[in-house]
Amino acid sequence: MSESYNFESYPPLFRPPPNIPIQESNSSDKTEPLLLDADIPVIDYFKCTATANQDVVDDDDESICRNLISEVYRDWGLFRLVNHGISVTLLNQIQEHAKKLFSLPYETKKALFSSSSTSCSNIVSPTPISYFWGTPALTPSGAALAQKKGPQDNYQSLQWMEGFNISLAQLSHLQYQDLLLETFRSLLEEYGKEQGRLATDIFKVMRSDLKLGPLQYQSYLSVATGLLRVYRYPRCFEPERTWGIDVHTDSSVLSIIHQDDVGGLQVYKDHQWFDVKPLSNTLIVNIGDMLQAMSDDNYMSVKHRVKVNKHKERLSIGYFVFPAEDAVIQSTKYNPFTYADFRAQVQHDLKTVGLKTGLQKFKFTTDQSS
Ligand SMILES: O=C(O)CCC(=O)C(=O)O
Ligand SMILES: [Fe+2]
Repeated sequence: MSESYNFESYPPLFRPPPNIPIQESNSSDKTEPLLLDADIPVIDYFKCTATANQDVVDDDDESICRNLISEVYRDWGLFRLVNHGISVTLLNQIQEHAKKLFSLPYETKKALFSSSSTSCSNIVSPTPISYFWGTPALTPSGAALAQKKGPQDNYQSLQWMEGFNISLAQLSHLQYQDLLLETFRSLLEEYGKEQGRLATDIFKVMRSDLKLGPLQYQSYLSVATGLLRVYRYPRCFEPERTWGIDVHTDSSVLSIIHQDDVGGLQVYKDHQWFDVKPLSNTLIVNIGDMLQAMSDDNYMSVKHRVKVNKHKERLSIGYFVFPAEDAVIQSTKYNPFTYADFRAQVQHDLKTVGLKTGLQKFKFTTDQSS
């Protein structure tokens, strides 16, 4: 059965030109190259963290788990998390509500979730929920960042997605009169707490591998900084000309992705791109740039991207967690810096060069001219 699509809900630049025949979603697209599915290592959350949370632990269990995570992070930069304890009902409800909200007319979404992009002071408090499209690069307030355009045409520099950016710290102060919005808000709040639990526990398992002292351990991962991004990747009529999200690494400590069954996420490993197969009820946990620096480059933030689809829309939800605002990251490979310094540098690079240089700018080098 073919789904009906509501192109009025797409940002105008994503709508198909009127003369293009619309292929239905069950037709096959022979032009899309197929990549190998990445055989991503699987970690059982419950087994791993139950040991880390007990007073009396079985040393063997704990070290097996820690070694597994650090080996996986060294080799892959990501793993698949199973047995994570988030209910399937919650995952399905979020997806269902997100679908409903994304299918509202584009103008309505813009009006409902406009971000306050201006601020009278230097302290920018993020809008609890903002709507964006065409780029995942946002200012701290949640508005799309104006980036320098590369040599490509407009079409190629557009990233084919729209999303809601959710600041978890602000979410509990918000209440909507509208039932759909209020239910979505409270589902996200619950999901955000669950993600905070997962990130905290995973970080705890890695603590000794990272050789963190008590202060660093407390400030290097701050659940108060947590963000959610709910994405819809609209159907794209010329998928070979653009990306849902172009190749990048995440700036976070950890990112946790839940994707629907459409597929499209790809990771780079050993000079090759792999598809990350959508498997229901599993989460993908990525290393971000902050964790790379904290680990003295023992773990590397993973390069990934999202492919667009000609026939189907794709939904995903990402959780991103960062160090505390004032935490100074000490590393043998980088000059000391805070996440705020890093974010400011990334925003500057995107505005001026159009590309994220990332950790390279913070690299410790005796030759300061390079
Ligand atoms: O949609 C996805 O699967 C990944 C999103 C992503 O990479 C990001 O938001 O940084
Ligand atoms: Fe990402």
